[in-house]
Formats: sequence, structure tokens, C-alpha cells
Amino acid sequence: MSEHEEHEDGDPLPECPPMVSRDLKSILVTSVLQLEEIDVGLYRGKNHWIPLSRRLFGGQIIGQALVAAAKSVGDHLYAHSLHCYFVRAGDPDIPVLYNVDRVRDGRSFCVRSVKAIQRGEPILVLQASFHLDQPSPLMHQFSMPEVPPPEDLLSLEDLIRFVLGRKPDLEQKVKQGFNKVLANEVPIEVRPVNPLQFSREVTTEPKRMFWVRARGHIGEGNMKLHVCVAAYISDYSFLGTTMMSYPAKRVKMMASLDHAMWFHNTFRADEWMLYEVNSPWAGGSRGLVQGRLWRRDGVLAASCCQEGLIRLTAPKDRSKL
Ligand SMILES: CCC(=O)SCCNC(=O)CCNC(=O)[C@H](O)C(C)(C)COP(=O)(O)OP(=O)(O)OC[C@H]1O[C@@H](n2cnc3c(N)ncnc32)[C@H](O)[C@@H]1OP(=O)(O)O
Repeated sequence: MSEHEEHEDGDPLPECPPMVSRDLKSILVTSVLQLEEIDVGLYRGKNHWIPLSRRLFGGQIIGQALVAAAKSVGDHLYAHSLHCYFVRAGDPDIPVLYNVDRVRDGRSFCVRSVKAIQRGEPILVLQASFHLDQPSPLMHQFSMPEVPPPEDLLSLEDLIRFVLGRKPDLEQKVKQGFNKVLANEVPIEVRPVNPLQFSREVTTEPKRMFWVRARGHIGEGNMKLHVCVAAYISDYSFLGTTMMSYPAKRVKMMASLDHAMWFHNTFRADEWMLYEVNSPWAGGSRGLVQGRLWRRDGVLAASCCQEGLIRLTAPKDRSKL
């Protein structure tokens, strides 16, 4: 099941996963995106939800880097875009430091460059640009695809239980990925529009849609924070879209290489948004994914793009059988 299909042995499945109330503050705002200030323009983040790959989740590093960048711009400016490269794998056992460079402060735009550092070396370099809210003579957007509302769809947890019921002999490593979702470790809620596609029971064009929101409550008002939460969310189940048109393959290594986002309109990351994702190209051990985050009222909230590295394990040599 996309990014939950990971590659290590794991714990048995929990019988009763804990429930997280929608009234509780999202852990993304109470912990993950709370940075400790160490010095001017220097921050330290905490690690949360470690994927089975044991490399830090890219969305966490982007979200934290954007929080660090946003701390040095006025409240009248909003992030309109970010561009970043993941240059080394993040180590989940040590915190990440964020060093912010105030590249330029203009009248309408401010640009910041952030280095995420572990053991003195960059793991991510990010540039973010912030813009004054200005009236626009030009205004257009595509229309949101018509899909069932999230209330009519199964949650990822329900889907996982369903798959486990049908396939009790699933590999342990797959179960461990499921385990992490069932234990509510992932601070995001997901409702796939096409459950069969999401559980990889069919191969299709590399296009998928799912409703997504932060687990727990964030509340109105702090757009800067909602943008950082969306940056976290945008890397979830994104690159896996490249694999949808192939029958299940053994992935040796899958990692985001870069990530870009453009923020178009205000939104709440703790309310359902439709993530429409496609992969127009893969080749040379890399794959490209594009995404649109739609507010449920049809307003285009953000666009995303990412290239990732995908290395598969070599197929067995059948001539020796
Ligand atoms: C949801 C998705 C995510 O969030 S992923 C998390 C965010 N992204 C990341 O963590 C990516 C961070 N970036 C990186 O780790 C590096 O930039 C990467 C992409 C690995 C750079 O690759 P590369 O230059 O090959 O690194 P490296 O020489 O250190 O090798 C890493 C492992 O890959 C192997 N490798 C190398 N070249 C090849 C090749 N041509 N064919 C097959 N394997 C190759 C290396 O041997 C090395 O393997 P190992 O780690 O020693 O087992």
C-alpha cells in the first residue's frame, strides 16, 4: 500500500488502535512544527513519525524549514512558494538544526534560504519566498475534479483492516508499515477516492486522488502555520504514485530528491483537502510527481512537484531455476 509498503520486519498488529479526538490540538502544531530557538536565525526541531526506511520523512524537514524561514518575515507576508533539494538522508536519532539566511527583504517580496543540518552537514537546502497579499487583475484556476466527499469514503485505517482481513499472510514488513498507520503515529488522516488503487490491487495510470487533513485541531487564523502543515502533508503518499502502473515491484530505495510548492489561496490544513496527484514521467531511476491540493469548496489551495529516486531490486535470474 504505497508508502506504507516498507521493507523491514516488524511488530505484530495492535488489536485496538488508539483513537485521536478531533478536539485535541494537532501534534503537528504542538510538537513537530515547534522549533526551539538556539541563536539568531538558528533553530532546532524534534523528530516525529519515522518511516520504516529509517530516514527522516521529507515532509517533516520541509515543514520545519519553512517554519524557521517564516519566523524572520513579518505577519503581513505569506509564503507563496518554496523550492528545495534533499541532499542527504536525515538521521532520525538526532535533531535537525535549521540555519536561516535572510537573502532579501523587498517591499512586496522577501526571500529566505534555509539549511537543515545534521552533524555539521546539510541534509536539505530550501529557498522560500514570501509575498504581500495584493489585488490581482488576473484570476483563473482549473476546476476541482468531481469526487465523493470524504464522509462517504473509507479511512486508510479501515482500508488496512479490510486488506488484512482478506490477506492475513501479508509479509511482516508490509504489516509493520500498516502498524504505524493503525497506531496513529502518522499525524495525517487520509481517505483514498479509489480504495482498490490505493491498496495496489490493480495497476492503473499513475494518477490518484485522496482526501487529506492534519490529525487533530489547528484552528483558524494562523495562515503561516497552515502553510507549514500543508508542506508536511504534501510529501505524504506523493512519490509512490510513480509505481501505480507497474505490478508490485520490490523497491530497494525510494527517496525524494527535490520538492517544490506554490501556495495560491488561504486554506485550513486541519480541514479536508483533496490531493490530486499524477506522475507524468519516470525514467533513469527517477520519477516525477505533480500534485494539486484543493479546498473542498473547489478553490485551488496549492500546487506541488517532486522528483524522486526509485531503485528496484534486480529481478531474479530465471535461467538458473
Ligand atoms: C516519502 C519520501 C521521503 O520523504 S524520502 C526522504 C527525503 N529524501 C531523502 O532522504 C533523500 C536524501 N538524499 C540522499 O539520500 C542522497 O542525496 C541520495 C539520493 C542517496 C544520493 O544518491 P547517491 O549519490 O547515489 O548517494 P550515495 O553515493 O551516498 O549512495 C547511497 C546508496 O545508493 C547506492 N548507490 C549509489 N549509486 C548507485 C547506483 N548507480 N545503483 C545502485 N545503487 C547505488 C550506494 O551504494 C549507497 O547504498 P548503501 O546506502 O551503501 O546501501
